Amino acid sequence: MSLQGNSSTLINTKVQMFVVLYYLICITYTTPKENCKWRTPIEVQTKIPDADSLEIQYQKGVIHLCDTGIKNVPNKYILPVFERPGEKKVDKGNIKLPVIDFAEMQGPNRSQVVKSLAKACEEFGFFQVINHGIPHDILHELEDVVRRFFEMPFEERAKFMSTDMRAPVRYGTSFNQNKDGVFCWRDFLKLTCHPLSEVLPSWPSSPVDFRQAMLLYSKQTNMMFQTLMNAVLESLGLDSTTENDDEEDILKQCEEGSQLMVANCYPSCPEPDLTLGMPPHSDYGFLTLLLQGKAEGLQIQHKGKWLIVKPLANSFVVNVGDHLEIFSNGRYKSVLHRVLVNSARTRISVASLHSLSFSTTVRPSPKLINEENPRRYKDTDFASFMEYVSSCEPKEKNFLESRKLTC
Ligand SMILES: O=C(O)CCC(=O)C(=O)O
Ligand SMILES: [Fe+2]
Repeated sequence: MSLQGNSSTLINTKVQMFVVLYYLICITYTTPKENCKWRTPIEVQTKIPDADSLEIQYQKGVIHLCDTGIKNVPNKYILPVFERPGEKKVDKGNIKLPVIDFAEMQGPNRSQVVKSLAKACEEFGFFQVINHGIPHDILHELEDVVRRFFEMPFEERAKFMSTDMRAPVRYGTSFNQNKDGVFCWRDFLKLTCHPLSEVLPSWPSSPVDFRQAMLLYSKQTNMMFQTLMNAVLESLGLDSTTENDDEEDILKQCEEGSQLMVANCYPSCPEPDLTLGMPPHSDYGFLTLLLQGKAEGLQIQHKGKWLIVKPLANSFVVNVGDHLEIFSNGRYKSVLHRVLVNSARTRISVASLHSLSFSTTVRPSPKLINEENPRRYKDTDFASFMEYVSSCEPKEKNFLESRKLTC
């Protein structure tokens, strides 16, 4: 950089001064041994970072960032004031989600449970599932192996980094790191689960028990999804016992459908009020099954307020996705949710997103359309969804909004 007095040099000098100032603040406040409460730092910065090297660092993810010994949230992660969590007092409460007893749903009280399911999907778009029957060992092993995956050195995790949104295995950071202006405080690993025999060899083989644990878990959640979908169809008044009708088809399409597992890691954050683990979004599929462990962080938007979903032991949080909103012609709504981070500990969650296959069109069920309730959504498919998320910064329910018909 030259020191001649034109305006770009002046800007460059200002940038330099800012970087030096930033660096001085970092070294003043950073004691390498006590930065990220989860792990000890592997790398301490020794030279002044310029804007490009900072950008490269952010692309490596937030676990890596914590490992460098930061004590403050860098600007890249600081949300505009009105988007920060906890700005409004009303956003500080908890929500008691409807509880669906999975075992009871398959017993003599099924019709009662199916009614509660309908109410939950209409009024909340979310519910908690208890008595799901997935063995405790499988869940415990899954949580453990996912934690060990995120604890591996950056180079191991980085093998799965890809800018291709369609890659069957993808490690990344933020929401969409290619597009996000402000980054969120999350690293993730996404695993496509279909067709299993084809994708399995590309799943991480380290830690050694990773694949097996993920495989068992994906099979269990897929079975749970099929059973829940059956009940959801019944709750919409679509009886799946009639042969060869649309509902048979949709159940079959679900069986052959897509499943995406997303393991999320939200490291403890020095200034949790300035950023989010995930921005407000809805999920694209029919249903998402979420294992959120013991650490709270998930908030859903309900009646205009952001409310915390308190973790319930041995349960799953399940939510309606955009495709179910479309299929139900708007009777069930995919609800906005976001994730808060905290300064006390790292939070890990695993979401399993289920829908039809990538090539199948999702459209409102013809049986849910009539004169009083005209068709509200255009046909949609994964290709258009992927195109949408690859080409813009996904915000709130923008994709679904783009599928709405103006009737
Ligand atoms: O981590 C959570 O609690 C929510 C994760 C989530 O919303 C997602 O993966 O889509
Ligand atoms: Fe989500």
